[in-house]
Amino acid sequence: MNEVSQHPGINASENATDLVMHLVANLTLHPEILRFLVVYLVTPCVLYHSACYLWTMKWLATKDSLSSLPLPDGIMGLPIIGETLHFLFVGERYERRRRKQFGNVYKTHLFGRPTVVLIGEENIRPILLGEGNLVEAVWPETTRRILGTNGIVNGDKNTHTKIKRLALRAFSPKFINKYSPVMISRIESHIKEWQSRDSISVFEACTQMVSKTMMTVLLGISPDDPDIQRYIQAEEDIVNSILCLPIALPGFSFYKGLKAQEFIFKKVETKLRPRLESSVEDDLSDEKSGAESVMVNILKLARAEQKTIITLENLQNLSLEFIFAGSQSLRCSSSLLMLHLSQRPQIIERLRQEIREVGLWDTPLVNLQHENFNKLPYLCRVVNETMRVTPTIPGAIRVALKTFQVGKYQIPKGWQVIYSIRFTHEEAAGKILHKEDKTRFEPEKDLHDPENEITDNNIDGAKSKASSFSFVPFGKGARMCAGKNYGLLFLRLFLFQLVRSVDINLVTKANIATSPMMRAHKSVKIAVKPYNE
Ligand code: HEM
Repeated sequence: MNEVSQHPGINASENATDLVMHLVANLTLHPEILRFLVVYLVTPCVLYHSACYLWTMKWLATKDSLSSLPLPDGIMGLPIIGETLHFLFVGERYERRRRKQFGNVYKTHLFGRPTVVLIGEENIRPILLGEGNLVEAVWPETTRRILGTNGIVNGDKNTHTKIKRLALRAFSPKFINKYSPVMISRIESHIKEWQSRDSISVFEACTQMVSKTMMTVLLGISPDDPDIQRYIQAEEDIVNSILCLPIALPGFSFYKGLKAQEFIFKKVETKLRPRLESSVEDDLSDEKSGAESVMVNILKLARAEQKTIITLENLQNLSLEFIFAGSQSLRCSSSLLMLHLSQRPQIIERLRQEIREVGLWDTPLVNLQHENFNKLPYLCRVVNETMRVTPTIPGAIRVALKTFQVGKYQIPKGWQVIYSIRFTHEEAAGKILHKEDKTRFEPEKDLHDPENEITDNNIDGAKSKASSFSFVPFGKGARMCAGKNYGLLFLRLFLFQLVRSVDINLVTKANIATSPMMRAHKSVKIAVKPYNE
């Protein structure tokens, strides 16, 4: 089919012209009524559809003429804003509709750029393996201003490689057990506190648990710090300011984000400047190496490599990225884990049975290491299943560095590419995943993928090349989640302690918010009561 004739804007403007002709030819209306109709109805209609037509033509003209392949089917939406408002406000339903209309590769216009959305293992593979060659991660200007350009997310290629490598090492299996005592004590104290209430608002409760843990593990800030709620609010403000209008005036999200950034940067500086200014010898001779915050470990790892120079700005940017990318993802995933389990007592029973069978039931949480989870495959699968059915981050954005082919289509240089995690999981499962249908949560399935284990990950994504792309809650390749090991360990420890100590029951509807991230809706409440064997 010809691309121009497919566009509804074009069809609609032809229809509008037909309508005018028809009215003029067949109706004898009072001239005043006719004038009214032409001025207030027909003219705006024709102008609107002409604008949509020109907008579509503008983007069709950016097709790479050196490639014989067509652009994907799709709708470019309204002039200037494209389909951004649909994407932000209609969210998942909008994406589902477009997928039904146009399939697993379709074009649209989002966040100021012509965009191709990709779904399915085969279509997303070239994107995840093509970082720096076919595509690069580019974030909106607001994100660059808030997170800075000297860390993993917005740094140039060299900065990304340098800082990401250090971050991956600081979360490697060798280091990760050093953070678990803090995770464990936060998890235990929160689960204990939840039992004293009739019910908890699950997302709010998980926010407190995850954020307080994160502040201590990442930055060494005590959960009893009088400013702790300010940190949590700062996290919220940063997350809300990432994709917003760049208006730096009081009351606007972007302004709040800048203030939150200032607050966190100052704290990081207070914590890390003495370390940066201490001599390398002092630092490396520190016996407590590894028992410290992630940021201090990253600084030490850089110094140990001698030729790697890391600045305060790198560390400040990285802290914010961990807060933005890590804290929010983990709050959402923890809330979804609780939500799924609160409706499935039989899964809780099976988890208990597994823990008893391997002799870990009476093991104090404090003695638990990440290696213990090798003996608990069902528990690990429940965590995986939560991320498969309800992936917290529904997709990620890239920009094409050159024109390339996906399926039978071309993706022109400069176009934005979104790979969908949510719909890739759904495609692999062959069904709608997160509806409140109890049969959809199937931890019995083995999603075993070595990359979704607590392992060393290298920055070039070499391992990814051989692995599957049908289960990608953490992404894959060079841009794979830097905190994957932290995320997995936290969720496993949380689940372990939850089923050992309490019964959980849903007391409201099981609503799931899907945009911009998937999480238990703020209205969801769960009753947490002591488990009596
Ligand atoms: C269950 C929890 C988590 C999930 C589901 C998750 C998922 C993801 C996904 C899908 C990406 C984007 C990959 C892409 O662009 O292709 C990502 C990136 C990232 N995540 Fe996570 N994440 C989680 C936890 C964490 C934690 C705890 C941290 C840090 C402590 C973290 C730090 C990061 C960073 C820094 C990036 C950017 C990586 C890059 O651009 O190279 N994440 N994560």
